[in-house]
Amino acid sequence: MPTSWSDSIEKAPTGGGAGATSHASRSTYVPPHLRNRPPSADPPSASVSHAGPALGNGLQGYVGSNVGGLQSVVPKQDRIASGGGRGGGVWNSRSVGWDRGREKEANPFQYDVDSEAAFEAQDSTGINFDAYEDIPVETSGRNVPPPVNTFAEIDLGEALNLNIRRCKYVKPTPVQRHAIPISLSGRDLMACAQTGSGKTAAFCFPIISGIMRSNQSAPRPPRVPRMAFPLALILSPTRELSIQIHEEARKFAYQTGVRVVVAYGGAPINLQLRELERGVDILVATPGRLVDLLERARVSLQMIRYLALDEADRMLDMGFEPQIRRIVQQMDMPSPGVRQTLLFSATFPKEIQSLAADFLSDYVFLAVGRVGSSTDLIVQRVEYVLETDKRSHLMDLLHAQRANGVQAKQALTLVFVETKKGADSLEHWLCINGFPATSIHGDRTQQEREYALRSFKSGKTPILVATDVAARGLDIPHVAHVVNFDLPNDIDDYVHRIGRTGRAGKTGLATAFFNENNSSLARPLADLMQESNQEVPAWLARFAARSSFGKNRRGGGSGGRFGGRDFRRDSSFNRGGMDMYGGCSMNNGYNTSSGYGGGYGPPVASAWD
Ligand SMILES: Nc1ncnc2c1ncn2[C@@H]1O[C@H](COP(=O)(O)OP(=O)(O)OP(=O)(O)O)[C@@H](O)[C@H]1O
Repeated sequence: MPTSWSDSIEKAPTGGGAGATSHASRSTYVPPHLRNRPPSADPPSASVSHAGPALGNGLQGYVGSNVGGLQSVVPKQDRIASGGGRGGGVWNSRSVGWDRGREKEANPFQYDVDSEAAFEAQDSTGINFDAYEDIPVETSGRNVPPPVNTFAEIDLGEALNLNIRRCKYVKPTPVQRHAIPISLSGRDLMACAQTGSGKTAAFCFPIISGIMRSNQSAPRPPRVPRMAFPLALILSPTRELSIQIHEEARKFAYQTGVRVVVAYGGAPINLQLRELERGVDILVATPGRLVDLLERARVSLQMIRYLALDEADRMLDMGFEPQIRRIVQQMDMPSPGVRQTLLFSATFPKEIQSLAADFLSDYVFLAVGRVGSSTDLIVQRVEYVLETDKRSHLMDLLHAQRANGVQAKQALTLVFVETKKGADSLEHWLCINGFPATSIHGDRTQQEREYALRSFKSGKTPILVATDVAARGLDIPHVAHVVNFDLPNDIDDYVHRIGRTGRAGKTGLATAFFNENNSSLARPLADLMQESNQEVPAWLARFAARSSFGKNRRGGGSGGRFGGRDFRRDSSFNRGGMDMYGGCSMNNGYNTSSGYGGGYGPPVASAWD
């Protein structure tokens, strides 16, 4: 198993700082398309230490260290002679990106087997992507490239195809079927698809494939010592999500010659600087840490060809927008049209779409399912629970769940609360009542956060109490139940929270505790449940009718989410009419009314009208 975060810090060489040993032996840079040689072509290195496990490709000698929870690989020999990369390197085709003579790439697939085994007995559903087959898809924009049905139809490159097979991805999910050809054609993209439907691969595959294909005619990075020049930047709102995207991207990029590095706050910057100095093609980062690296002149964005924003609506809302504008518009990043920009989320309120247009050029809008809807793989329940009764109600749920669990095991349960203090206190209360719980929120140190997540994932503490820091993007297999102990104020936050279960074609359960304090959410919640084919309790429908009297559903906390789809098709925006964008196409006949819009007072427009 990987060593711990603190272990890696302890073991890390001190004093030298980033790159202190790297100059003398920094290797030369080689374009990624030349890096992906068959293993047999790589001469074995005399200096390799064969400490690590034997890998499928015959490569050995890796030392896995867990930097901030990620299984970052620090090749043993690299501590003696640093493998270089793009940072200050010289263009030369003799070497490779993962300079195979010196620096070996660890097998990112090796830990999957262990973690899966622990849950095998509990997992009865398996991956069932057929569940997504009937999902309606809308695309709009000029000349939208057609979707594909299989990975074989897309020329992603042999090494990447092999990794897709290693990931056991048999066929692309709907968002992948559409988004990958669009991205491969070079178009900018704003993509909205349900939680757990495979958006990470949808933006990673084209980026990795594009970098693999790049040839020597591509512009060379300037020679600036100790400065990294990534070709792709993937930004995400939370540290844990960046770590996860990095882990995923490393699997997809294994043995492609494309090097992926992560940088996020709360973890020692020196270790991240050292990784960057070894060379970086794809940088996965949180905005704050990236700004720090840019200010220290350790990263330049001038070579960026791909910019991806995961959870793009969150990245462009009030909290992050200034930082994103700074990174994208005020540093040295190529402008829209020169770089390719990919925006992904499960929710895309109209006003955020409008903001996002500043970052895009002639983009395709893709919606898989209704914008901001949740998948009907998640069974949603809402229960009326007074504030004072919430704890005992939760206890009842957990007892029942334990009784029904396999071998009396507690199923993984994620409990969302509103405040950090509330998270600490509920965790404590659960523990003293015999329920192994941990918590994750912004007041915990990064080490504590990562430890909590690992402990939850492994089933050691099968209850995780969380604030919204865990609401978006986290792909934790086997989460059976999400409890909204405190409901959020915004329906989009609810969509992301419940999306931590019912992922990758599996089913899940989401229970919400509702009371008078949540009245403003009644209508959007009832609407969302109805459109996801969930049973709406009569009392909630009454709340919804009361709270929305005189308003249409767009007035809810979602900030216009239900106005969804491509905001360019809104008459107020689209002065030139539909032709400006070349029209739109809709699949699966989803423009039928399907009962949506009835039931809670004044008729409302479907997102697809
Ligand atoms: N084609 C595929 N076949 C099988 N599994 C897949 C495929 N694509 C993705 N997955 C798996 O589905 C799960 C969910 O994917 P991912 O985390 O990318 O979802 P997402 O759409 O980004 O969700 P969220 O909106 O919550 O961020 C992951 O475990 C991923 O490995």
